[in-house]
Amino acid sequence: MKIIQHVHSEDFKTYGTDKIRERFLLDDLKEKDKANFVYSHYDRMVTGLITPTNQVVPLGTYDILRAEFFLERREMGVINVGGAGSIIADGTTYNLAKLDCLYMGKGVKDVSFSSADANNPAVFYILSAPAHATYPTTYLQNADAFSAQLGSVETANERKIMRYIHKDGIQSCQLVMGLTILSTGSVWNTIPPHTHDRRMEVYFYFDVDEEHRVFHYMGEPQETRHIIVANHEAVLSPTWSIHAGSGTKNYSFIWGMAGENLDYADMDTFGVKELK
Ligand SMILES: O=C[C@H](O)[C@@H](O)CC(=O)C(=O)O
Ligand SMILES: [Zn+2]
Repeated sequence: MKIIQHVHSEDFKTYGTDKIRERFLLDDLKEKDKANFVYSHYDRMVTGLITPTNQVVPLGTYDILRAEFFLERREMGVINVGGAGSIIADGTTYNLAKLDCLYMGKGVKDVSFSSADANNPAVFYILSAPAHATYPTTYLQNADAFSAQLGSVETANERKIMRYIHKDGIQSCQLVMGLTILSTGSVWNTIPPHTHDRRMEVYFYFDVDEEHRVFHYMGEPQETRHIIVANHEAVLSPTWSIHAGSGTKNYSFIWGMAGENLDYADMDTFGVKELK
């Protein structure tokens, strides 16, 4: 499993494109029939992607976890952004259509992932954080998730936000997870942007058309940089960084956090005029 260390906000100011991409962009997650994970030291968040085609892909364990099985001391949230698929967790099968979510609590031992149709494979996006208590494994259909409409056509940021794992949704130790879908013609996410010193965040972009890209903005509000991302790529957002983006076409993304609290609304927002 690849490991990514912390970056200090002062050091970040001297970074060029390559170094920014190396330290924050997760662009090699997608691989057929293989589980790919990246371990970041930001709240020890593990980010992964599993795209099963003809094979069932088991959740293994890794040296860095020093655990007999992946979820021995961890919890995990999974959202499917591809075709229909299934997850078997300790003998129970959960069928996930596109945008459905499964939370697995600390202690779940045997986990495997598969697709219903190899030609339209499931794409399981995974976040996992350390957990010190067990919350029940919970399946949530997209239609049953809390949703809110935000933004406007006028400001090109009309979007639907769906919250799955959070204080008032699926219960967890520290994982918070949901997704945002931009309407046709809207391209801006999370404007005005914010930071939250209490939680790190990961953005995973999906439904980005092949010939399009999203400009993801990061850095301290008065010292921003951008990373250009393609479909199924993720960006780590340290606590000192804003996270926002604009695309050459509308797109969707999964946001996920871990840290001090589970309060989605605990954000320090910055007006557009404050940004540099
Ligand atoms: O802390 C919360 C996250 O940054 C996102 O939920 C914000 C977002 O999806 C949006 O406004 O479009
Ligand atoms: Zn945020």
